Formats: sequence, C-alpha cells, structure tokens
Amino acid sequence: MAILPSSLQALPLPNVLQSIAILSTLLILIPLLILLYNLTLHPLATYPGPLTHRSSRLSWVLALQRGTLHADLLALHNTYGPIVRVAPNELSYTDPQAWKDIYLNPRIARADLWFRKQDPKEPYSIMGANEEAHARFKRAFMGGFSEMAVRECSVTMEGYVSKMMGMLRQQEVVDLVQWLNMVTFDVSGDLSFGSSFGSTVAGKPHEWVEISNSFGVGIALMASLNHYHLGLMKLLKRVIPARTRERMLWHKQLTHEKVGERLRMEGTRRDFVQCVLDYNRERSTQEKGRVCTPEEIELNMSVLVFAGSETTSTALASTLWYLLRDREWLDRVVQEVRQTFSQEEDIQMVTTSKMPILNAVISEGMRLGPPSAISVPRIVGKGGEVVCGKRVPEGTLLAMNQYAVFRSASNFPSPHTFDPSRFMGEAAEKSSASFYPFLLGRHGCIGEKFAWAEMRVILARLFFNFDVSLTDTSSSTIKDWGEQKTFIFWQKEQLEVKLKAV
Ligand code: HEM
Repeated sequence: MAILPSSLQALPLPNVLQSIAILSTLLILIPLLILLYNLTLHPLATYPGPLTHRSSRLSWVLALQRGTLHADLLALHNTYGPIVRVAPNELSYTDPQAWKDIYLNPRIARADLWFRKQDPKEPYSIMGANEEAHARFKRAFMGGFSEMAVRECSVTMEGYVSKMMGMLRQQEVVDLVQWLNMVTFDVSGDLSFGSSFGSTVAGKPHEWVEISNSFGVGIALMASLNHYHLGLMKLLKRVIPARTRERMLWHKQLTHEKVGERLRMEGTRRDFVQCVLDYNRERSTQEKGRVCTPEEIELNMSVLVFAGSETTSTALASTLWYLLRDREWLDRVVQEVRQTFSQEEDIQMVTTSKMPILNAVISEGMRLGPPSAISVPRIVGKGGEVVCGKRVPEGTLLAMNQYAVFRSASNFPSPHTFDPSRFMGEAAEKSSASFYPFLLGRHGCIGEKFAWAEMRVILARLFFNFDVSLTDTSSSTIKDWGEQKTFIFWQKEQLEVKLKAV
C-alpha cells in the first residue's frame, strides 16, 4: 500500500481499481465508437475512400506533416475516383464540375482552419474566414489590381527584373530557384511595403525572406492541430524554441516598421498600399462604411508580400525545371522570344501577353507544379449543398486539391508528361475546363494578372539574354517535380544552371 499516493490510500481499494478500469475502458471504447460511427452512420459514410481515411483524420494529418499530402491525395483519387472521402468530414474532388459547384457557390465559405487568428485581438486578413472583412479588403485592394494599376506596377517589376539580369550577367553558374525567390520577394516587398528587401542587388536573400520560407511548415502544423479543438495551439506556443520565437518576433517587428514607414510616406506611389489609402480616403469623405485600419493594412500587406512572391517564383521554378529537361520546347520558346524582340527594354508586361509558346509553357509548368498544390478547404453551409450531382451535408469540408486535379489522367491525358501543346490552339479550350491554378469565384486570386505579367517578363528576359542549360553536375535528387515535399508551399530543391550571355 505504501506505493499508492496518500490520497488514494484513503479510498477503498476496489473503488480505485474499478474507477481505473472504467476510465481505461472508456478511453479505448470512445475512440472505437467514433471510428465505427465514421464508417457506418456518418452522413458521408457512402462516399468512397480507404478505411484509414474514412475512419479518422490521422492519416491526412500524418501525410501533411510528412510533406506528401499532395502525392497521397493523387494516389487516393487514382484508386477511388474523382470524389474521395479523405478524412471523416472532408471530400476531395478532381471532377472539373466541382470547380464551379464549390467555388462559385456563395453558401460554401472558406473554412477557418489554415489561416485562423491566433489571438482574438488580431485583425482578419484577406485570406481569413470572415466574409465581411474579406469583402471589405477585396474592395480596398481591387484598385491595385485593375488592368491600369497592373500596368503601372509592372514598371516597378520590370525594373527589378532588369537588375536581376544585370547581376546574372556577372555569373556563369547560378541557382535559379534562389534568384527567382529573391526577385519576386523584392518586387512584392516594394509594392506592399514601399521598399524591397534588397536581395536582388545584394545577390543573397534577406533574412526576412528566409524566415518567411519556413512559415509553410508552421501553417501546415496549425492546419493539422486546428482539426482537434484541444487547445493544442496554446501548448504549441509554449514549446516553440526560444530562438524560433525570437526570429518570429523580429520578423513581425520588421514588417511593422516597413509598413509604418510606407504609411508615413508623403505623396502618392504606384503600389498596393496606395490603393487601400485611396479606398480609405473615399470611405471617410463619403462616410460609406468602414475603412481599413493601420493594423489591418499591416497584416494584409505581409500576406500580399508572401502570396505574390512565393507562388510566382514556384510557378517559374517548375516551368524551368521541366523546360531545361526538354530541348525541343526550350528551343521553341527561346526562338519565339528572340524573334519577337530585338532589345531587352521592349520585353514588358504588354508586349509579352500574346506569345502563344511562352504562355503555354508557363501554364504547363503550373499544371505540373501548381503553387497552390493542396487547397485551403471550403465548408458547406446550413442545409447542405449538391456538388457534382451528389448531396453533401452541412459542415462538410470540400477541396479541389490542384496537384491531384492537374495530374488526373481523366483531366489531362499522359498527366505526368510536360506537353505545353495542351495549352495551345484547340486543345487549350478542353484543358482550361480543368485548369484553375488561380482558383475562381470571390476568393479567386486577386493578383492573377500581375503574376502573369511577372512570369512572362522574367522568363522572356532570361531567354533573351542567356542560353540557359543545366550544369553537368546538376544533382537533382528527383525525377519529377512532384517528388518534392509540399507543406503549404513547395520545399524546392535548388536549380543549378549554366548561363551563357548572348
Ligand atoms: C503564379 C502565381 C500565383 C498563383 C498560382 C496564385 C494562386 C492563388 C490561389 C489558388 C488563391 C486562392 C487561395 C484560396 O482561397 O484557397 C490565391 C489567392 C490570393 N492571391 Fe494569389 N496566386 C499567385 C500570385 C499572386 C500575386 C502576384 C498576388 C499579389 C500580388 C496574389 C495575391 C493573392 C491574394 C491577396 C489572395 C487572396 C484572395 C481572396 O481570398 O480573395 N497572388 N492565389
């Protein structure tokens, strides 16, 4: 008896043992009953999927944490078809009809899982789940992404691309993944913070950029924990190592300072902040509604820096990864660029928009390496909905996971082959029905036009100035882009290339 704590010694032993036995039984029985319910009586019980995924969320979480969720989801669709129950309360679709059924339905909202506020006092961001705040931010940012505004902002972008070309001329072997990251972050930084990170002219990434690139793993972890509602976020905050916490605080502080400096600038500037300031001015003079607070501007500008750079650099990296392994398409696009332009300065947003081969290789690069490979899920509202002709109950999570959609053989024949001709001529119409890398509907990408301008200008200028080839020692550990890990962003391996100025 001496080994029992004194509080237990006071209790009659059979009662203690009985309680332990009941507790242990419940601990085993309750999860078992939940698994059984998920498999039999759950409203999604008739949807196909493997037992492991239909019964519990754990397999999905483990795949996300391994960085293989994109590939695992594709494998599930290849086995179970265009609609798969990937977790007890979540359906994944590759049927193209689902694009419109899910993303154009106003009663299906973005679920509060990936970008949940960590503190109730924090403002919402445009990526958040609050529809009122989202609509307000969208209206406020719209002015920065009109045809005219994109043309104006493209002048800034073209300036950074020129700087990049100048720096590349001084080198023979470079890691293109790193250069694409640096230039896209500098462009986004300039347009969202009022000043760049200076990475392109320094030839090395600013620490803010390096820290940002590790955020994907953190967001994936939060997205997993948020499924469990156990206050795990609070626990996580306590176990984050001091060094990581310091870096996160430094990152936040620098963002605060940069946006603060931009807001204090006098006069007007062609950038994304200006459109919010114009929106605020119009609201306050006409008293039409809520303006965007400095805190909201700060948070949303840091979202824009990231949303506008990592995505664009990934699309370009994937395009180049495939092009540099495909002599025929590389020659075709280089020829198109060099026949269209006689001097680098002419390669601009407007002049590159109608180049069929350039556009097709970029689309094919985004198809095989979609920047948004796994999708932020949507949630079905009150009363349920019909998606792809089947009833889906209220509260169900839905997603078109782009990697699976774009690599599905029913949407794209020979889906793993790099073949830009899918996006040319008559074939393009069929491909576009399954291809929405920027999404559609009210949460579709606000920066699509700008991203296209940036991708075309960077690729065209690169091929105008250089013969680009893989180095003899280019040590790719992968045979296909999709073998890399993805959390919310791809963990890209380096792309070492030889540059020969022409
Ligand atoms: C190749 C480049 C890009 C791709 C593939 C891409 C893709 C996407 C996708 C798929 C979404 C929807 C996310 C979701 O709700 O599930 C999105 C949203 C968004 N993107 Fe992009 N994006 C790119 C470039 C950009 C650029 C250049 C900017 C800004 C400069 C930008 C700003 C945004 C913003 C603010 C949202 C949130 C829109 C909303 O919720 O209403 N993106 N993007």
